[in-house]
Amino acid sequence: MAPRTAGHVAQASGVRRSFAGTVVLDGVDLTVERGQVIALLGASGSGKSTLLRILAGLDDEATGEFTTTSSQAVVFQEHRLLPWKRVADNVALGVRSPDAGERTARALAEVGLADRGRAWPAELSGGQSQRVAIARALIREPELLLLDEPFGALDALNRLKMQALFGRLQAAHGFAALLVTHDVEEAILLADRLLVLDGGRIAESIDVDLDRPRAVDSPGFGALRRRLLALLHVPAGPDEP
Ligand SMILES: Nc1ncnc2c1ncn2[C@@H]1O[C@H](COP(=O)(O)OP(=O)(O)OP(=O)(O)O)[C@@H](O)[C@H]1O
Repeated sequence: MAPRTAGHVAQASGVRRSFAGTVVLDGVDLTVERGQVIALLGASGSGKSTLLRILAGLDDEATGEFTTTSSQAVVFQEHRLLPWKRVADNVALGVRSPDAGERTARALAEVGLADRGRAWPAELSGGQSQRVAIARALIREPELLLLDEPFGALDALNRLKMQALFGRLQAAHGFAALLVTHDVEEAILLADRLLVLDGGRIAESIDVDLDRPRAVDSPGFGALRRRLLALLHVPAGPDEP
């Protein structure tokens, strides 16, 4: 692995990955700056999860150059909590410092679950479970969060709440994030930059210059949404002006 360049928390150059002779990633170049939120979009099967797994160090067979900060945490679509551990013990897993208890309480409070530390994962809703998964990532104070469709399994209302929570946490902590998402609005609400993966490469990179906090009716939002949908070959919908 090459040494990490100052200012970058992840960098990839010429990353390639095939499965059984089928090329999925065909020379991906990517940089995530410190504190930058990048949304990674692309059609189903375009290789988004594969790229995230490579950056997370979960794929030994990719080629090319890639380096990420060791201060990173991953959040998946499924919460992946250990069912035999209470919520607080899931959050504190692997944290050895003497103030682990305080840090756990703080992380749970930050995701709105201050009073659920003694609950079992099976007692939580899907949205609450995903909040715990985020607390488990936050407690490590990562420089980089890698998120693979983190809100994809939630209902629409919960997804909106989680997007708002993510925005607040990112503003407060300043972590960088690579967010894999199918949700065009989520991408524009949260990201500094949008990357579209197509044909095994980053086919498009768009900087989102809208002021924060953003809303779907912010000026410029609709135009960016239409541009992104066109890049993803998705019709903008009958309600579009
Ligand atoms: N472990 C694996 N073995 C074989 N093929 C795989 C494996 N992992 C991914 N693939 C293939 O690589 C391609 C990209 O998969 P990947 O999950 O990265 O896509 P994606 O863009 O995240 O898709 P989605 O949006 O549907 O989650 C797919 O064709 C998939 O079948």
